[in-house]
Amino acid sequence: MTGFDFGIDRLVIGLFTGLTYGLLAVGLVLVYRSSRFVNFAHGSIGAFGASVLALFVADWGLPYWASFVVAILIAALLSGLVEVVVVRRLEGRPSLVGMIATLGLSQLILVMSLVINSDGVSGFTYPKPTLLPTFEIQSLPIGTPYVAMLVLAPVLLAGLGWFLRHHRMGMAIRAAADDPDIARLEGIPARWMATLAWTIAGGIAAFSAILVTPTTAGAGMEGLGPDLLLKGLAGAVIARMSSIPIAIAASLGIGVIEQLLLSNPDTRGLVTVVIAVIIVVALLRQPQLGRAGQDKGRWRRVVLPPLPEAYRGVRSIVWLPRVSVALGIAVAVGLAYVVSNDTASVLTLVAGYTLVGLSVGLLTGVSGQLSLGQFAYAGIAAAASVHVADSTSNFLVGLLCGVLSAAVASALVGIPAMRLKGLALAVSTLAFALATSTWLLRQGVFLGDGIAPAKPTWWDYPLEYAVDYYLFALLMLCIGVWVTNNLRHGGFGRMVQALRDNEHAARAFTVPNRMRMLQLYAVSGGLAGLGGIVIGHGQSQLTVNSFPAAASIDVVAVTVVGGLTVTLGPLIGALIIVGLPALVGMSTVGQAALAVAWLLVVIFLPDGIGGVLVRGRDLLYDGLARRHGIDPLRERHGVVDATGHASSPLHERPRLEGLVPRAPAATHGAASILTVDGVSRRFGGVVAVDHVGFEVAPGEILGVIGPNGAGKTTCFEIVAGFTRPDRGRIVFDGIDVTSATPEQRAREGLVRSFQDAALFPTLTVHETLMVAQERVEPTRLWTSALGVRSAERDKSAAADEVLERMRLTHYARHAVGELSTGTRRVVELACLLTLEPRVLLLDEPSAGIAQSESDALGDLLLEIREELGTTMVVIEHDLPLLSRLSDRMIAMNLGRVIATGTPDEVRTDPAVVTSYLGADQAAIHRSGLRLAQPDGDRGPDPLATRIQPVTSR
Ligand SMILES: Nc1ncnc2c1ncn2[C@@H]1O[C@H](COP(=O)(O)OP(=O)(O)OP(=O)(O)O)[C@@H](O)[C@H]1O
Repeated sequence: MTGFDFGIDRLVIGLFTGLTYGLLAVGLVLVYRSSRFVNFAHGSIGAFGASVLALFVADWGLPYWASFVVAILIAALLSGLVEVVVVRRLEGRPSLVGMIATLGLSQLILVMSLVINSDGVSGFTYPKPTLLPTFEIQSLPIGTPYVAMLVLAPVLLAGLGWFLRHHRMGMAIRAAADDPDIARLEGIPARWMATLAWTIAGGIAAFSAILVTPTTAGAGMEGLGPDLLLKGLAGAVIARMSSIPIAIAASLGIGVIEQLLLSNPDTRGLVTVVIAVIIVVALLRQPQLGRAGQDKGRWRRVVLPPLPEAYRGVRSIVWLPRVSVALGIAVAVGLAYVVSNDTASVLTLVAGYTLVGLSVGLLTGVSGQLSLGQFAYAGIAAAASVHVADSTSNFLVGLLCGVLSAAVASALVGIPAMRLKGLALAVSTLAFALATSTWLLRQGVFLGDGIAPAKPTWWDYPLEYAVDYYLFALLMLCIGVWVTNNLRHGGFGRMVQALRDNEHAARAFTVPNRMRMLQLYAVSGGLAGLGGIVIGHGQSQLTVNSFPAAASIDVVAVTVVGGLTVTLGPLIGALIIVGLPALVGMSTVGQAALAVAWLLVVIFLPDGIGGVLVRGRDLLYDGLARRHGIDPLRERHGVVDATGHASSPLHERPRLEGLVPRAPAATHGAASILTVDGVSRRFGGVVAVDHVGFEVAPGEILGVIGPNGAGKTTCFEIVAGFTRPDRGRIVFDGIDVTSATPEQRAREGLVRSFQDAALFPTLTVHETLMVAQERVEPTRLWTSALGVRSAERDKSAAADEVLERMRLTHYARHAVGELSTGTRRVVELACLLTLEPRVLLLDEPSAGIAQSESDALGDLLLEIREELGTTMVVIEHDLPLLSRLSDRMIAMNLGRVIATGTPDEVRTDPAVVTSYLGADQAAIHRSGLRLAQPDGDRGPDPLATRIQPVTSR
């Protein structure tokens, strides 16, 4: 191969670096499997171990190998301690919070390392392993650190592999990582196994750092920089965050590929790009990884619920926020006239970070997805803006092009991650951030070796001085905050939050998930781009160093510390994390204090500092309201008196007439409005649905029964479009909809409910009803961004009306997650009616509700058919209820339709009875049940009660 110079010396270096990446990958995998997040403190823990060794050997003169073992043990203990003291406290919170905590920890541990290794022993002065031979390969000296790594690392990894596979404790670690609940049932202390996994990972990190530090010429102790992190993650992702041997093999390959690329001057800069491509390809080949990384932690509400209506009558509550905003802006503008240019530069940087942080707040706060690459978009926007402003001599055109280019880049990067979510977006955006800063921005069309940005002008007055430019930054910040606030509190934010809470339910409500995600990526990219433009044009020389990949990680911390749930959170975070150290100059102690404060905020203040301020504001408003005779508890939570509405809304006879237009009968003249034609679906070896076919006539109610696992829900999933059939067709009102998405089907009027009726736990009932109106009036991004309120007002009024008619008004301000199952089911029904369905697919509508409610539910469903003409297919285990509802019934077992006919015919069908009881005739006999006799003597109806599936033993 021309240009590549690859000899045995490069191979040795490749294997050495590959082994270090492999050790890193193993540490990341161990922690990820136990705690489900990427540990950013992994590198710092290694650096800490390396500092301890430097202290023992260089300062105290202790023997190398004894110190080696003890230093590794100390780092391992520190890592275990981190799990016990920090990680455990975050249980049940989104895994993102764990990552952020380890970012703070990383800073703290690094500061501790610097204190221990106060002489700064590193690079070639760092102690090397003793008692080992050295030699040369093709004039490359192979020192003792290389020998130790190449000899000891395989031994360590083989030992670890044996331990995890064959030792009781190792097996317990794996069992606890796979499923902590099952492990606990088997008597394994799952929590302590996680601690053990962290401890081992910490030891591995120290082992690697101690042997790598003497080979890195002059490099200081550093934590897990994004570059090294990415290389470790590449191996870990290829190994699906689970297989240790694959992680090592992949890392060795990456080490060798890296050396190969470095050996050719033409490809030297492409290392990160190649690794980024490897990562994205690896991710796309394993969508289950993305899903595994999806956050199961408890989400918090994205925006605090709007102020109660009654508060709007209190003048001080109406004026206070307006006055505060005006005062805040006045002070910020006033600063320009009193601060020095240096301070103004820092404030500009704070504004830039805040804008990038707003994009994180939108992406991570509202949609729950972590991006570690927002500064890449900032860099792209700054470069585009500077070039376009230069060539057109128009700053505004440059600015708009910059924002647009960042929006496009962000949407493009989001596309592959869209299917995967969870860890996938974090990893691919980190890869993109590094590829951008090490290669893309270095290209001549972007920043090359550096460009001089033009300054904006204000009526011909160029904003050259930092104090003047700061005013421009402030203006951009105000625009960014305004738009973000509109998006978060308007229809767009509500929809994205619904997608985050429950994507399937949102899609069943016609929310097009992909299009909305794409819009979200674009908007957040655009905001980050605006931040980049503010930072970029503020500098005299713009280089790639202006947008380091590490800043993308810092800005996440900025946003979390400030508060993900508060629009202005990033401003608070940026003032503390970016502004404060730059303005007052931080000593080591100061940095440590800041890192500790950061950790404390992440652990103890789930809504960040902004959340505390908002709670303070709410207390103040409540106090003001009380002085006007308003009861805050009642207004905020809709608490009613004992005689009020404690009973189920089902008992209060909802009013349906004229609620929505009556569903037309089949518009294509067909006798059936829904045809399921020979549909089959298998999952691995299980045939869930096997050649199922049935028809539903307009206005009919078709009941579906069958024991657990019969394939009823899978059949519904196929009809509603959530699962693709392997074979067969779905025809809705004469049109083949087999390849239509769930949201397209719902838009046509084929609407489903879910067995758990989970809806959107963090939205209020009123907001949920507004999401359901997406079918009739889809939210537009632009009107939402510009805060146009007319559509929102209409939706709100319509939601109020539906709530009133369904007797749900008293729950309007309750979060859906707080409701009883029965009430949640009524809310779900209210939403489904809002969608104006023609065919309703109801999956166990009576599950989890009391018997008395179940009767009322039956009345309601019949009334819906009566008043609105809705066709229904109902899966139900409550046979009396279903018999009352259904015109016809089908029974399923083992994926097949085994009986069809009137309710009476089906529930006395011998095959149906046997399917519920198992095929054991003796069991049927023993149970005293009798099947329908030819002479009509039915005996006690075997299925006349709520069916509890019986397993034959
Ligand atoms: N996504 C999936 N992956 C693997 N197997 C699945 C999947 N979905 C369903 N199955 C299997 O298909 C079979 C049918 O399940 P399904 O949920 O459709 O039954 P059901 O009749 O709705 O049962 P239930 O009354 O308990 O809801 C079961 O054996 C189930 O384990």
